Amino acid sequence: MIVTIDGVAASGKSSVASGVARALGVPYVSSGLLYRTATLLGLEAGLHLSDAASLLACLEKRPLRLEALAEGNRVWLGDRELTGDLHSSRVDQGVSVVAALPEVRAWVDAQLRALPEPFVAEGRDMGTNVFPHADAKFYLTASPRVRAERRAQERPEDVPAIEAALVERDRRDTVQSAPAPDARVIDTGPLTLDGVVGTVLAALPTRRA
Ligand SMILES: Nc1ncnc2c1ncn2[C@@H]1O[C@H](COP(=O)(O)OP(=O)(O)O)[C@@H](O)[C@H]1O
Ligand SMILES: Nc1ccn([C@@H]2O[C@H](COP(=O)(O)OP(=O)(O)O)[C@@H](O)[C@H]2O)c(=O)n1
Repeated sequence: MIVTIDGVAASGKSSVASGVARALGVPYVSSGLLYRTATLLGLEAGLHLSDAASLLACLEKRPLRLEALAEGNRVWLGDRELTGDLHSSRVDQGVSVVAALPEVRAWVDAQLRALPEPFVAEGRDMGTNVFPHADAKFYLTASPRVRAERRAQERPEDVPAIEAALVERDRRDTVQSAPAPDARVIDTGPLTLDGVVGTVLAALPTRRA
């Protein structure tokens, strides 16, 4: 079974995917973390973030591993854990440039498609491009202000600066961010996190505890 949870930036995808995955007793996988990993390694190597050939060469020679735990995904480069470095404002700003490169998208998609079922996958194009045959698809939204207020709990910047950056990233991500026609759209704004998780679980075709 594959459940996809897509949506705009900071709409709650990873928190909801984690809650759903824990309830189902399956892993979840964050595709955004792979785009963030490509961005971080490109920045650390001093590469131009639109230089697909150099980025790919850099990614393919490194011992990268995504640990798709239900309680939170972790990324490793050999023995070095990258997870804590993947949500900086620097990575936030560069990631949409990297995610626009078809070569990088193919690198991410190949890793996701190699995962053994069952799992929950979250990102932008899980239900449209990567897993169009998924058993259940969801698309999360919330207003830019609500999302910025949530993210302000996790970033040093203030709410207006975060909101402006989120709106700009949504704009750059428009191409790959359309909801699948068969996705259920959930506005997470008026709901608690548990409320969103419960809505997703209640909508699944077959519940697995
Ligand atoms: N109703 C809600 N639904 C989803 N997330 C929420 C909700 N209320 C607060 N949050 C919080 O919003 C923050 C952003 O969620 P996150 O899962 O990181 O989003 P995304 O993966 O879409 O960027 C998290 O701290 C999460 O706990
Ligand atoms: N399936 C995906 C997932 C992420 N991405 C890109 O990766 C970036 C980071 O994704 P994320 O899910 O970690 O970001 P947040 O929504 O958590 O802020 C997005 O802004 C997109 O540019 C994508 O293009 N396709």
